[in-house]
Amino acid sequence: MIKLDHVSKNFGPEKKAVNDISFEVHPGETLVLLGTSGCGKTTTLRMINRLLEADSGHIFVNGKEIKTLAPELLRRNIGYVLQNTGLFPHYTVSENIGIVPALLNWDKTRIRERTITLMDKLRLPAAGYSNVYPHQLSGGQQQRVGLARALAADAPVLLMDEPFGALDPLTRISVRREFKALDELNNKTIILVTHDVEEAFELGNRICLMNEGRIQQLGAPLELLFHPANDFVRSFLDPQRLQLELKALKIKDLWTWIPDKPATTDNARLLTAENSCWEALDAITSQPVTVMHNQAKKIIDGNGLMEAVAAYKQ
Ligand SMILES: Nc1ncnc2c1ncn2[C@@H]1O[C@H](COP(=O)(O)OP(=O)(O)OP(=O)(O)O)[C@@H](O)[C@H]1O
Repeated sequence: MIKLDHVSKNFGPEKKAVNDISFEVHPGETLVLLGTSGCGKTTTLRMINRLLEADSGHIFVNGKEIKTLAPELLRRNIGYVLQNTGLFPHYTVSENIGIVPALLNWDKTRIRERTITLMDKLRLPAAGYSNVYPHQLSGGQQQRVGLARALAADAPVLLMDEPFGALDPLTRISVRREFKALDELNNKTIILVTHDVEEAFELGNRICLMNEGRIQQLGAPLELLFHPANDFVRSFLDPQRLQLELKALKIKDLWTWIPDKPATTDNARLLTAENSCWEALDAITSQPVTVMHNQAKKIIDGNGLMEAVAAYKQ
């Protein structure tokens, strides 16, 4: 769906902001670009919708080299969400959301219906918020409008640059949770930029960890955690390692090592093997949980789960 082939970008003679990077993003996948400030994440993202031109290399969207497409045509297939939302202050919420469909000449009724649908899905009911201006909204609400605007024309590709970056930590967690649950995003191909490791692990199918314009490792969360490509990757994840491991490991990953405890009548809470260890520990609190996997049933308590994590890591 999106392919970068030996792409570089230089802003001055000294060092390359993006230095010979290649990756592919598969249809329906969420790829997170993660890394420290200045490592080239935003530059990479902005080259994909041609807000910046690559100095060398090739970028393909849907099989077409983007250099051969008019930028306006390219951007019709690409929604873009920015950290500071980029909402037009003198447009109402519904006008902001309807901008791209209007550019695409949708008729007024269709734009109105689409806007109302998205506002409902993003918990900004049109009756209360349609005619409100961005400055009358909280940061979290503005961010939802920014997301609705990027989704309005139903583009198959979504580029998101620190979409939750301007929010306080609590709002950030709740908006992120809503984002994950949004059915509008189900089949979209998403590239999301963040410097927040936890966010990357929560939202990414795969993570592309960058440093100084180069890719250090691109892989699934478990690969980065348990098979780091180099010392940079290892030390980048170290501060939050245990939490990340518990969130990335699913019960099914540990199934072999989870001891089988005898069932008691109290083991009522049922989880699936798709639940993470973190979710399981959260659910276990005072009593074990029951998990079904491949037609087998296990009763899991906190000690058993942590023993299985330790065994998996050996
Ligand atoms: N328009 C520009 N002119 C000159 N240098 C730039 C420009 N945009 C980015 N850079 C430089 O290119 C490098 C990569 O910047 P980029 O914004 O892509 O990093 P980033 O990983 O997104 O960082 P952040 O998380 O802080 O936004 C940095 O050294 C930055 O200073």
